[in-house]
Amino acid sequence: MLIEPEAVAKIDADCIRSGIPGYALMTAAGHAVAAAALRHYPEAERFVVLAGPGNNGGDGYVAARLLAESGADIRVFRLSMKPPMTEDASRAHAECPVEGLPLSMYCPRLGDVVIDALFGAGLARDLSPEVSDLISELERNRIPVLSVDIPSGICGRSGHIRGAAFRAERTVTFVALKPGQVLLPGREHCGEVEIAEIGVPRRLIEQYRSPTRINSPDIWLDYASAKTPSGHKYSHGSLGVFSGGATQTGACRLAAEAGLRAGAGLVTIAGPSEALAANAAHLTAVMLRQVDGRAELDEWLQDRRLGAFVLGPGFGVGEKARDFVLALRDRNLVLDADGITSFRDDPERLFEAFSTGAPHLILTPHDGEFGRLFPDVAASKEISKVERAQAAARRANAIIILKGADTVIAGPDGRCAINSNAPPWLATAGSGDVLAGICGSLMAQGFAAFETACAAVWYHGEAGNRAGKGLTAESLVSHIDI
Ligand SMILES: NC(=O)C1=CN([C@@H]2O[C@H](COP(=O)(O)OP(=O)(O)OC[C@H]3O[C@@H](n4cnc5c(N)ncnc54)[C@H](O)[C@@H]3O)[C@@H](O)[C@H]2O)[C@H](O)CC1
Ligand SMILES: [K+]
Repeated sequence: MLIEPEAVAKIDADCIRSGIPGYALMTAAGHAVAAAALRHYPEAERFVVLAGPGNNGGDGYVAARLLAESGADIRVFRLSMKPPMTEDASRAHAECPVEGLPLSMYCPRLGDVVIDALFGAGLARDLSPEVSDLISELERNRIPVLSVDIPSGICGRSGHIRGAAFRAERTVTFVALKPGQVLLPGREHCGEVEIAEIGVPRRLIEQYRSPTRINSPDIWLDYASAKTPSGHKYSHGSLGVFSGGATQTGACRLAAEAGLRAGAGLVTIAGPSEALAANAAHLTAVMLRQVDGRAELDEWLQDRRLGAFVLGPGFGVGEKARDFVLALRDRNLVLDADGITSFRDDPERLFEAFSTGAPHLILTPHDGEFGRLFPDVAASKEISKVERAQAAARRANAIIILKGADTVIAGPDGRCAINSNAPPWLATAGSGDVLAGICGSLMAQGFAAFETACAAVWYHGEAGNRAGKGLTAESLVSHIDI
C-alpha cells in the first residue's frame, strides 16, 4: 500500500479526533528512529541529528533524547534557531536534553552517523544552498545518513529531487511507503527502507490508501489464466504478432516466442512476403502467415479467435503501421516501438480510434516514445511519472506502460502501479519486444488490459532476475515462467 504525503497531515488529524494525540505518534516515530540507529550503527562514535522546523524535526528531537538516554554521544544541529513551527515539535524540542546548535556549526567527522530530520512530508520547496553544500560534504566524507521518513530534498509525491537531496543508507518511514520512495530517483536516495508502525489504526490508513500501488501479483490474481487440462489450444489464447521487412524480423520473433512462453496457445507471425523466408528459417512452434497489405490483413482478421495483437517491434515507421493499427481498432492491441512512433505527427488519430469501449489498447513507450505521443505531458517537469502516465492513459483511453527502471502502469480510470522488481540488466536490446509479447499473450488469454500490463511487467522483471546478469533477450524469453 502507498499513501500520498498530503495524506500524512490528514491521518494525524483523524488520529487526534480519535483520541490519539499527535505527540504520541511523534514519540513512536522518534523511538523507531532511535532504535534503528542503535541497531544498525553499533560502531557509531557519535550520532548527529539535523533538525528541521516542522514535525520531521520533532521526530529528530525525540530520537536525540532517546539516544542521549541510551548513553550515546549525540549532537543536535538546527536548521533554524527559531522555535519549531508546530506544538508537537516544540514539545519534542523542549524535552530534548541536548542543546541544539546552528547547522552552520556542524563539521562532519569520521565516525559520525547523521540522522537527517530536516524535512519529511512537508517539503515544499528546494533545499537551500547551505543544506545542499552540507549534503555534498557528507557525501565527500562518506558519512552514513539515516533519514527520518524520507531523505530531505526528495519529494514524497514524485520522487524528484528538490535542488539537492540526502543520499541515505537507510530510511525509517512511518505508516506506509510514499510514491516518492518507489519512483526514481527517490528510491535510490532512500537506501534500505523500514516502515515503522507508530500506532495509527489500520481503518484510518485505509481511508487514505493511494490509488497508486506497488506492482505485485495481488493486482491480477482474479484474472489468473483459467486454463484446464482439457483446454483446446484456442481456449488458451491466440496471439498475432506483426513482422517488419526482411532485414528487421528479429524483434517480432522475440515478441512471438515470449508470447508462447507466457502461455498463449497459438502464436502467429504475420509478415510481408519478403520476410517470410527469414522468419520461417527461425521458427518452429510459432506459426507464420503472409500479410502484405490491408486486404490480406482484413481477411486474417475474419478469424475472431485471434484474441490480441502486437504491432511495433521491428515493424517500421509509416503509413502502413498507421493503416494496420486503424484496422485493429476494435481488437486487443499492444502497440510498441515503431507502432508508437508512427503516430508522432498525429497522435489524436490513434486516440480517436481507440476512444470507445473498455480500454483494449496497451501502449508501451519508454520516455522518448512517450514524448512523441504526449509532448505536452512529457514537457511538464513538475508532475510525477505516475501523473504523466495517468494523464496519458486518460487521453488515449489506453493502458500506458511507461518504461524505465521504475516502470509505471496506468489506466484511464486512474488506477496505477509502480513496478519495482526489475533488475538493472533488464535494460538490454530486445527486452521491450519480450515485454510486448508477454502483454499480447496475457490479453489473448483473457486478462483485462490493466491487469495484463501489471502482470506482464512483473513477470518480465521476474524473468530478468532469473536470467541473471549476463541476460540477453533470448535468455530472457527462456526464463519467462507464468
Ligand atoms: N502520520 C505520520 O506519518 C506522522 C509523521 N510525522 C512526521 O511529520 C513529518 C511531516 O511534518 P510537517 O511538519 O508536516 O513537515 P516537515 O517537517 O517536513 O516540514 C515542515 C516545514 O518546513 C518548511 N519547509 C518545507 N520545505 C522547505 C525548504 N526547502 N526549506 C525551508 N523550509 C522548508 C515548511 O514550510 C513547513 O513549515 C513527517 O515527515 C514525519 O517525519 C509525525 O511526527 C508523526 C506522525
Ligand atoms: K528527512
